[in-house]
Amino acid sequence: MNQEQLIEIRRSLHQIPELGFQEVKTQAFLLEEIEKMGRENINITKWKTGLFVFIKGKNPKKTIAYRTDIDGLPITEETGLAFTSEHEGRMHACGHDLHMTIALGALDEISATPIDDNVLFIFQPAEEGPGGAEPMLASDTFKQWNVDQIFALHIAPELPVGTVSSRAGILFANTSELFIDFKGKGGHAAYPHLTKDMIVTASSFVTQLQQIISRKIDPLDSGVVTIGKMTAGTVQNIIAETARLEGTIRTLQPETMVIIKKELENFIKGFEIAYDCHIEVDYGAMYYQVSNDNEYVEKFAQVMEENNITFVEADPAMTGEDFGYFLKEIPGFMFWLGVDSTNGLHHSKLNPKEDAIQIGIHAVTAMIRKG
Ligand SMILES: CC(=O)N[C@@H](CCC[C@H](N)C(=O)O)C(=O)O
Repeated sequence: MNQEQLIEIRRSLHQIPELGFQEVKTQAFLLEEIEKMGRENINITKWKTGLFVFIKGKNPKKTIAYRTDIDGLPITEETGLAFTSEHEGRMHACGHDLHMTIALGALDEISATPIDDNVLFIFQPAEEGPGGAEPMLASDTFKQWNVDQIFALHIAPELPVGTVSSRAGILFANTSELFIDFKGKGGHAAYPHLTKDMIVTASSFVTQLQQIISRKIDPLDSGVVTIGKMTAGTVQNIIAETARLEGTIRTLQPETMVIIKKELENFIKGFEIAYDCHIEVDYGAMYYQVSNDNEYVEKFAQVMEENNITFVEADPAMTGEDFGYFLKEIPGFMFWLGVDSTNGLHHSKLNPKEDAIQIGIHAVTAMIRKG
């Protein structure tokens, strides 16, 4: 595939972002592109809205897997680009359109000139939630290939094009979604003493919640609690009977996640008494940390040097990735790919440089060929 074709693919994918396990158009588009490659050695198996694409090696001794995620986010795009999202309120704001294009480009190259070993390309749904990696990994379809090693990439807006980055050990955090529902007693805005105001309760909860991080977690450890969405009330002169907070918890150690949740539940008990209300918590999807295998990262750094791609040592990040579930079972690693965007991940104006696509394909195919 040449640069022009790759850009066309990326832009087409950018226009059709779909949420986790709804990637119907995306799957159809990917199938069409793989079909166009016209290679007999490509074996496709659908898995929900994702795909497994297997290429048999010439003299296989092992199976190498490469994974891309395929879902978009519930964000309204504000890039003003000519190829802006056609799906209202949905955007590829985490770079999965680039991830998929790179996977297609690498698939095209590897299927054109297969290596000795088997290669499995994984097009995984629902990375942003509720999580496609764990059920994909557990599926009988996946198990049949006995994958020996696995890797994946993620775009890095803050890194220049031509640079990749990774580290041995923890790259991404443990995550847990967080949904908290408050139920009190609504009423007339003029009679607060006759009500249990859930806007006041939830607001107070949001600000005090941060004390779990500042006062309950060892300052030398790391944790994040973010509330990204708050909904409550019906109209300006009615006291809200219910409120809902939606957020996420991030930790570098799995044990810290347990502490935060225990403290959160203590907080909830206290708030129920202090504000005379009922509070329910639901942790939604949880992702296991992305922990890279030392040897693969070392090999990757070396392969990048041989291919004139700049490798820089990464710091751990509090982002989450359900790719961590694959790495829990199979040795491998994840790396950042520089795409040089002023606006970062999950921003409505994220605009990765498309030149990074070729670098990504080069890095992935070089690593696959190295074995
Ligand atoms: C790379 C990236 O941005 N990943 C997401 C993963 C989301 C996990 C889950 N929905 C949560 O919010 O906990 C991230 O937000 O880090």
